[in-house]
Amino acid sequence: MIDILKRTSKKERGIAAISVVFIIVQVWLELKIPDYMSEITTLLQTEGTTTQEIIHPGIWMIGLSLLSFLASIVVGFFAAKIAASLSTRLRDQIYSKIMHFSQSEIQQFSIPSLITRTTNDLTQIQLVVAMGLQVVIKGPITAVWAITKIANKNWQWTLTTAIAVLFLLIMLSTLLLLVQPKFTKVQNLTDKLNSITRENLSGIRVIRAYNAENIQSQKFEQANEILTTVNLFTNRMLAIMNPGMTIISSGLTLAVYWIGAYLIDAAQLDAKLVLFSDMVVFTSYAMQVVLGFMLMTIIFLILPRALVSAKRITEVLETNLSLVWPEQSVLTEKRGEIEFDHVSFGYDKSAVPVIQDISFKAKQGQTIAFIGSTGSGKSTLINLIPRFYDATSGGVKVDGQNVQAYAQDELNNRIGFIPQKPVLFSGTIRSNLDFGTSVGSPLSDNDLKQALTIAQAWDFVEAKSQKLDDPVAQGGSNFSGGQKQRLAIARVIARKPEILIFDDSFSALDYRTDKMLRDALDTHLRQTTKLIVAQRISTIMHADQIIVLDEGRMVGIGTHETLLATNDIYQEIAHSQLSKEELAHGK
Ligand SMILES: Nc1ncnc2c1ncn2[C@@H]1O[C@H](COP(=O)(O)OP(=O)(O)OP(=O)(O)O)[C@@H](O)[C@H]1O
Repeated sequence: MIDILKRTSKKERGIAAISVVFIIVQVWLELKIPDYMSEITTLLQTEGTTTQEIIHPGIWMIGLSLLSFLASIVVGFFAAKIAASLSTRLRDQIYSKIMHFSQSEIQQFSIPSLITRTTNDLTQIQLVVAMGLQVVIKGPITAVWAITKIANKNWQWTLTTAIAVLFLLIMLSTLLLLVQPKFTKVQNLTDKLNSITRENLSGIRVIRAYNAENIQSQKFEQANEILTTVNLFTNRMLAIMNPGMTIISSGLTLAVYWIGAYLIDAAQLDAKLVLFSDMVVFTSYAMQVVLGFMLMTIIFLILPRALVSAKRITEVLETNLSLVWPEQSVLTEKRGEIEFDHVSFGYDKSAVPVIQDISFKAKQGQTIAFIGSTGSGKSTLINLIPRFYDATSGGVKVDGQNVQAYAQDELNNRIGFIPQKPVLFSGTIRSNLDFGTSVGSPLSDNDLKQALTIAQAWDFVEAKSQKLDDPVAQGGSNFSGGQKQRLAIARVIARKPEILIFDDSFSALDYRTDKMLRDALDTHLRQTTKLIVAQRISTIMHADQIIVLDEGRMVGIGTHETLLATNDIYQEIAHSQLSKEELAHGK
């Protein structure tokens, strides 16, 4: 929590300091009121008192109450302002931190948890700052000040108040001990519920197709029930608090009056009136003491939850980024070269590496293909080029320079990466193609049309009523799988990178479109180096070099003909897909 409070600005701390002044004024006003009450009580008991004489302290009482009310409004306003501006800034900081996260950090936290941390956890912080300022500061000031007011009065009454405070503390600390551990649970359970909801929503079609609604609903209901049980427990416990406090404060008033009755009965006649007036005032102050302790303990009820949230937010903000990008690149000539020099990588550093000791070189304009069974490490290998992850050992070089020496935008401008699953954003075809910034941005209609033509996407874009300005729904849901892939390919081609990396990006294309696209790439992007991961032999058989991967190791490298003659694994894949004639003549 301290880490979070350290993130408050000077202005916010200034406003907090002014709020403290207003709180002190508020408490002073509240503690001043019983003095006038005492005056009125004495006046009422004094014979010959005129109404005019009583109205005077009465007006003071109303005036002080109004002023105290105004002061509390000002404090509430300031507290809300600090809480809102702090949480807005924290939200910005979390968002920009997450934007710098690499895949491994995102995987470490999980997306649902990152969303909960940016929303729900932040709301807890906002709440504790808004309430905390009022109760944390007002509580002790009220309690201590009210105690000084009653300290020298009657010892029996003071003892009664002390016993009431003791009961109050016992009740609140018992509740706290029971409730606090549950708060940590609530946040983790919220993460879990978000994760299940997200999984169910994104997989809804599969769930329906497999008639798995009941099983998935059960998972949701189970998580929901556990969360509800924990929430119910904490809320029930907290529900005891209010009546408990009322019993204690009413009990205290009753006890003070009861003791007072005996004391007044035993006192001399002239002392009776003073005692009675003292008793009325004492009750008011005793209530303030109880109120002070109550305020102090309220913070302990909202603090545990906020502490858990603060920890979860700080975890995100203080995560060391596994990928650090230099500000400036050491610029090298753009040659479209890629070199893997004894590269190994493992997602889990302690486990066996997922790819091991890979070395190869791709020269400008060459097409290098990767093939191998599923899970052999093809995607992992090419993910190291745009630095989605860093190699555990060995070096990945682009144009003779280690990828770690490039500034992020420079490396991104040299490399065009098309992921396995195309990602489109809501907007138009144009906004999806002229996306982000590249060397040539903003891209002209001609650039876009050329890219769409190479990607075999112009036909269906031209058929749209608004052509380039036709809308794209969220996630590109108004396009087919193959159309999405082609739009994603066009987007990369439009950036004119020197290296193109296709991670199984032709998988949703029919054989004919696949071939036309490859031909167009060969004709129009002769100088561009192409790295292609594919499952189909026909997609890669014309590559300059084909790299065969098996369990993360490079078990073959060469042309289609060489590998077909010499490499067992390649032969196996090839024969499982194409007939002898097709293999001999190419497709
Ligand atoms: N994010 C990840 N965290 C941990 N392990 C991973 C991760 N991604 C992949 N792996 C593991 O790394 C290995 C290689 O996976 P990779 O996706 O690179 O294979 P692939 O050859 O591209 O497979 P496919 O052809 O099915 O896409 C697999 O054993 C997989 O379980």
